[in-house]
Amino acid sequence: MSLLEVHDVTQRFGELAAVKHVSLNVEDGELHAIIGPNGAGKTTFFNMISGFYKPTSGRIVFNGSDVTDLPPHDRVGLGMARTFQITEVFPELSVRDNLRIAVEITQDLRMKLFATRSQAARTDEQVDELLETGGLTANADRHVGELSHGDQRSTEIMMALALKPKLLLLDEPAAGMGSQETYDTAVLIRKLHRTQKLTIVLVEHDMRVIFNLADRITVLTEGEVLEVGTPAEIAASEKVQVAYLGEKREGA
Ligand SMILES: Nc1ncnc2c1ncn2[C@@H]1O[C@H](COP(=O)(O)OP(=O)(O)OP(=O)(O)O)[C@@H](O)[C@H]1O
Repeated sequence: MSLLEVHDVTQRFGELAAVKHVSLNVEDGELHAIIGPNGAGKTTFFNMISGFYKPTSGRIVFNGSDVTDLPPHDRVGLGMARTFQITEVFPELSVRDNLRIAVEITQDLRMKLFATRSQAARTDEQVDELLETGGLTANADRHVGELSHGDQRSTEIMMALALKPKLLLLDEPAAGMGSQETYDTAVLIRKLHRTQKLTIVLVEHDMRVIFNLADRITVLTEGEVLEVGTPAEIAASEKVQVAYLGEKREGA
């Protein structure tokens, strides 16, 4: 059984079919990237996986449960966490406080007036671990809004990780970043994938990130699957070169 099974999903917006009969399997521990030219349907497809859009037809099965009709927060409860193209953090709070909020949500402590001393200690420990893993310890007490774009994205990724997901969905993690920040973000994603054996699905425009990180890649064009394969298979695919990389080269 794959961790994520997408069966023949279609998403219509009125007359337009943004995603047409797309299927995808993501295995436990896999890092699967979704690429494609502008307007290919990547974001729409991603929104169906995370529950922001309900497919017009087709089914989505996560960890053995049919989640097609579940809203995003119920999918989070089953172990799916996502980040957004535009970083979603509380910019006026410190990195530590952002992470604390995420950890407390997971521990279901936000609604309780008092945490016991051992609960508070466990929260502190988890926050420290997340800071360490995300390379954020030195900036722990700074407001997130003051940090570099890359560190803000790391904070957001670590907030998603605080939810202890089985599947992490990353929507263009390198969007709007310079080369060094893109590299740092890719290193963090690789670390989470390799050391924590996290299953990751990511949509990304930056080909360096994709080809360095992905175990397998799905290429979408005009709402349909053009090709699925390893980075080497995708790089060698003539269809992909014409539809996507060819377009990139011309535009470069
Ligand atoms: N909410 C919506 N209502 C109507 N049309 C939409 C909606 N969202 C997306 N579309 C259309 O669906 C198609 C696919 O869009 P989508 O954003 O999924 O592509 P994408 O591959 O993510 O593109 P990009 O790389 O530019 O972000 C486009 O033609 C887009 O205009």
